[in-house]
Amino acid sequence: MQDPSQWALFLDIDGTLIDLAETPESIVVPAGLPADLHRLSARLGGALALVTGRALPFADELFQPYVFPIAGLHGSERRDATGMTTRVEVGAEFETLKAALAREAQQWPGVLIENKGAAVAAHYRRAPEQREVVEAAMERYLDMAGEDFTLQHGKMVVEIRPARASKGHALMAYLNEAPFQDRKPIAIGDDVTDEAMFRVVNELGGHSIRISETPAETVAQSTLPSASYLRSLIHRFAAETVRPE
Ligand SMILES: O=P(O)(O)OC[C@H]1O[C@H](O[C@H]2O[C@H](CO)[C@@H](O)[C@H](O)[C@H]2O)[C@H](O)[C@@H](O)[C@@H]1O
Ligand SMILES: [Mg+2]
Repeated sequence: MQDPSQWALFLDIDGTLIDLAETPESIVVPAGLPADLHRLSARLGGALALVTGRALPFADELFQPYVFPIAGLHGSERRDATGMTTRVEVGAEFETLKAALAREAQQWPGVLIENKGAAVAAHYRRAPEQREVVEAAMERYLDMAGEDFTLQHGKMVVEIRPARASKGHALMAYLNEAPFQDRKPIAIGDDVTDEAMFRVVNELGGHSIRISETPAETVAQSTLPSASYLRSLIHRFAAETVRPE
């Protein structure tokens, strides 16, 4: 990487840093990844953030003992580089809605409901035949949730999340703060939700990269074939020693 002090790096988690798995809980964090990210972050002067659909506490656990700036729930919650967290608050009615969804989902064999606090996901990876049922139901629950929420499609998943946020907004917020400001952004992701980051990055003259084995509909400027390929690049860049001026 030429002159790391010019760049800020924004990384998605599932499907980008970590291989996809059957269920949200069964992902495996490769042994060296947290330390590689820590070293890479140091090379970038701390200008490395994770931008994910996961809830922030879950994402944090994956990379222990290191603590990174993280935007969770597709940008609905965000911890900055000083450790301060901001989040979109949702009302008590959303708890009632999630409970009703979880009850109804018991009738959909193989479908998993992931309760993420201010967002909820319905996963049909283990039951692809349930896709239409799940999508129709999530539209119905979205109507009940109201206009503060939106539907987020992903890989074998449909989510209801706060509408007032996106990964693009989260990335912009980081770029207005130290140590990200005055740097060119690089965003790497693998999914529909990451396109919001790519658009912002493209407008700012940065670099957008989509992880995709096959050609994907994307605004990203380039692609990488797999999460494991990206991890090998991260390992290499993390290990490079900083050349003296
Ligand atoms: O923005 P990301 O960090 O990529 O998170 C997106 C969603 O990832 C998770 O679901 C996806 O990964 C699971 C584990 O590999 C997989 O089983 C599922 O089919 C995928 O959709 C996570 O569970 C969601 O909460 C995230 O929004
Ligand atoms: Mg992803």
